Amino acid sequence: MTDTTTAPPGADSVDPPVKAPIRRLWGYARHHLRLLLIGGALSFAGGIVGLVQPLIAMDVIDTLSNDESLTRPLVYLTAVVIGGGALSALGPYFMQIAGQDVVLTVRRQLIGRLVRLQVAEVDRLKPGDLVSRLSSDTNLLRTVASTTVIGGVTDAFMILGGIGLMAWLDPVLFGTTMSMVALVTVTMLFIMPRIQSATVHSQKALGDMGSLLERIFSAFRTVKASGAEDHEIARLDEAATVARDKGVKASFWEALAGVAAFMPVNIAFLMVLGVGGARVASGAMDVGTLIGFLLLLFYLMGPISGLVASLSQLQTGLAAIHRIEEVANLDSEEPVGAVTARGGEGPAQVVFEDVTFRYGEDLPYVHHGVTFASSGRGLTALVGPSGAGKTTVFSLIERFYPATTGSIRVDGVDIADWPLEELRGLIGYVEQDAPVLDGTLRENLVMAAPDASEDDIAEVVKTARLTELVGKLPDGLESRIGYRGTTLSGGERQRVAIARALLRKPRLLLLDEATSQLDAANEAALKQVMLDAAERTNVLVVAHRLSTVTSADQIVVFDAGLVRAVGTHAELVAKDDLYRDLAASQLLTAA
Ligand SMILES: Nc1ncnc2c1ncn2[C@@H]1O[C@H](COP(=O)(O)OP(=O)(O)OP(=O)(O)O)[C@@H](O)[C@H]1O
Repeated sequence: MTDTTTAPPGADSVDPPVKAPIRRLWGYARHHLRLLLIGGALSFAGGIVGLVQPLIAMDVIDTLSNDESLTRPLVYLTAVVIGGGALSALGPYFMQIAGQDVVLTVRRQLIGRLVRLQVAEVDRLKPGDLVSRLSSDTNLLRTVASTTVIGGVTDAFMILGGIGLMAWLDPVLFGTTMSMVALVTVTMLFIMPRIQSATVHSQKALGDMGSLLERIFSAFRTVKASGAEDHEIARLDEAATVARDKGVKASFWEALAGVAAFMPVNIAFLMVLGVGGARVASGAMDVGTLIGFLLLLFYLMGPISGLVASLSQLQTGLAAIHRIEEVANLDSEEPVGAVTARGGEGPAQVVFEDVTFRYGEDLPYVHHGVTFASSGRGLTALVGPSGAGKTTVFSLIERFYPATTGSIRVDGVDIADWPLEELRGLIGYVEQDAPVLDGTLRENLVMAAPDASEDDIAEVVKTARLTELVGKLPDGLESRIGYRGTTLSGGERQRVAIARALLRKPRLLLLDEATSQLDAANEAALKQVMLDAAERTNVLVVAHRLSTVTSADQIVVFDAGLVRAVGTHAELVAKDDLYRDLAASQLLTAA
């Protein structure tokens, strides 16, 4: 469900860093803990074996100087070199596998979410930004979920061990060092949230750039025909520059974190030297302890900068989780699989009763109390001026949006009470625009009816007048038809969409502007297809061209979100002014 405290994707404001992402990161990583631990253990073993190597080298030298056989130490040395190398390679490899597995887990969850988002959510989102969240943001988790956590924990243990030793060696120098450790801690508390926030902004800028690119490709021909390339390039360039600037800002904080860790340790080094020197001079401490303390401090520099780097990386991961979680918190629908018509048999009845609806709380009402019924087999045409709310009727029947008030019933049951899968399973829907997806013609036809037989496919190809198209395409049904079906004509796209809807053997067929892009011959043929379908099922068609629906069983005239008249063509010409005007303007009858 929507979390109103979370900024929607694409929104300009970004929430301040929150603690929840750490829990989420753990939630993702814990399923892959075994691999992570194996990887960590192998890396650790590699490190230990690396430490043994100098000892064996010493053994080789001793053996040489004692004039003994070199076989044993050389075998050890070879085993240590090969074993150490293998362990050092396998450790990170296993951790990277765990990292990729974490990314896969997150992507699977996100894909499920994205595809099931409610239509209303997608209306206000930018697809390019969502793509960026799925690809780029999830990728940021890879390192964080693998090497960062293990490395950070190892470094933290080493630092704690070193600090314990320092306290044991000399409490005064320990206190001196701790003042600097406190300084590092406070500085990190200040810097780390800024790294996270800067990374969120940087990732958002990447998302914005993706959105702009997606926007261009979704209307590529229009951009070219409008000569808008330069303008669009400038916008993309600006977005790329913003992404660069935001990236630089994140790098600035990361660099500052490195310095802020390094400097206090160096200062601590000098302070220990000063205070320790004075204590040695006063006899309060021996030189050996001072040297041991200094060596310890020197040794800790590595783990400290390692820990700070891990914490910085962790912030980028948390930023990614922040953006991923924003999507996970959007409203989604109940799962709907690839469904075919089920439920009852025969044509489905549809009743609208006093339905009001608006697309958003801040938007005007589109339906002001729509009432009509389409009671089973036959053809019902929805006509009326542009923007009157005809397409919205279909969106409500499909439950893309919930009606604000009133009731919509299918087969006498309120659609809110239908399992979504079953409701959509009985409907065949031909959208107004872009009804074809990238892929082959066959994939497009069977996407709503994956189990359709070859005979069924052949039948709808014939019914939707696609035989000629299939014949001329190089690979017939297996031919790719391009992004949004760009290799097809507008009429061909619509016929493919109609064939797809018919293949589902729907109990209710919704055709939106189904004949608007057809030539006269095909329009007449499809009018016949509609009438044929109406013999078997309930067909609702939104039509601008009245010629295609004059023989409809009933025509519902919409005007400004209300049904103003219902009747046959002849009845409406006789009784309804608006319909008569529409008919007259399309030369069907004298005004
Ligand atoms: N997703 C949406 N978000 C906000 N408003 C929308 C949305 N879809 C449609 N509208 C608005 O709702 C109103 C009715 O739209 P609808 O598409 O139902 O009209 P229509 O009668 O089918 O028009 P046309 O004949 O031009 O297709 C229009 O004013 C439109 O701007």
